[in-house]
Amino acid sequence: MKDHPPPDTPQRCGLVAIVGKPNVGKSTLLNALVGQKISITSRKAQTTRHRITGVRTEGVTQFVFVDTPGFQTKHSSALNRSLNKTVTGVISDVDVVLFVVEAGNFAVADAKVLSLLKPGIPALLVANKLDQVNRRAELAPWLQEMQQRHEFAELIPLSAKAPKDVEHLLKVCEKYLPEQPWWYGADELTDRSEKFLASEMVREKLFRFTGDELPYTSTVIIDKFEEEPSPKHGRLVKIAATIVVERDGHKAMVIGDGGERLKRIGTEARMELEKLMEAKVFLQLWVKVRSGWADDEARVRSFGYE
Ligand SMILES: Nc1nc2c(ncn2[C@@H]2O[C@H](COP(=O)(O)OP(=O)(O)OP(=O)(O)O)[C@@H](O)[C@H]2O)c(=O)[nH]1
Repeated sequence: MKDHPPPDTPQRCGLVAIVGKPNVGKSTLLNALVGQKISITSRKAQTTRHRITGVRTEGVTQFVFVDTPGFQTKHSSALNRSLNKTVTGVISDVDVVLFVVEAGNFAVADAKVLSLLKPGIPALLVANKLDQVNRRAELAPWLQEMQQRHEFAELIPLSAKAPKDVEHLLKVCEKYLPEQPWWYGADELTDRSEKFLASEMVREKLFRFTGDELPYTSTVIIDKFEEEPSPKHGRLVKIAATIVVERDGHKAMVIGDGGERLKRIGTEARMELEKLMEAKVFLQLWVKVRSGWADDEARVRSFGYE
């Protein structure tokens, strides 16, 4: 265990919400802040549907990060209503909000998320993807404009992919967390189960290997998650999961020619899970068609969305 605080220094602990429209880099930032891959990143919008917490303990301070789904404005199915409820719930109950945008950009979708911020909770503007900004000089007036839109406690242009920037952000966040005892052990990274991480990992590979054609309503359900002691491997975890898609055509897309694509999804997910869980993993995948599930409130709930 590292970073034990000196015995007479009071501990700090608090909740940090990360909000922003889809694809601005929230998951990338969370992973960098926590220092390990917890949430799932992907080029496809809307991959993060669950409220995920990541925990980072540094010195006397424990940061508990809450990731939120990309704020959906286009559709209003039961799934999207559930997503939006999660976002609103998350940000009214935290110590500090990181409002993430792409540096130099501010669109209607950003404004909608911004309008959800509650007065009284400090919000830091995180202007991400700074590495993609060619004209740095134009950033200062843009930052001023942003300050007019909302009274941000701090303006922080950065790249979630630059470790130094992320450490700086962590330092800034620290001030906003109250003095109180930690909620988690010093080495804990997330309160999400390995079962949950397994479904997220399969989902990440699913979207990575199907490209943009597969609707984001496709999901992954873990049917079996069993751990066995194994003399040979130490730890052995057997996982069976079902990928649920909306149409027969999507099923064919996921399976691929001669089952090639499904095999690849399974292999890549298994390899990452083995690293993450430090175990030997057997992963079995099935694909099922359930049309219209995103419109069915009861089903959305039964799949584990809040
Ligand atoms: N160049 C650059 N790309 C970044 C940076 N941060 C994130 N990205 C990329 O932006 C894309 C979206 O990142 P995510 O972290 O998945 O975004 P998100 O906001 O969590 O997306 P949703 O889950 O859809 O809400 C990915 O391709 C990332 O690699 C950055 O600082 N610089």
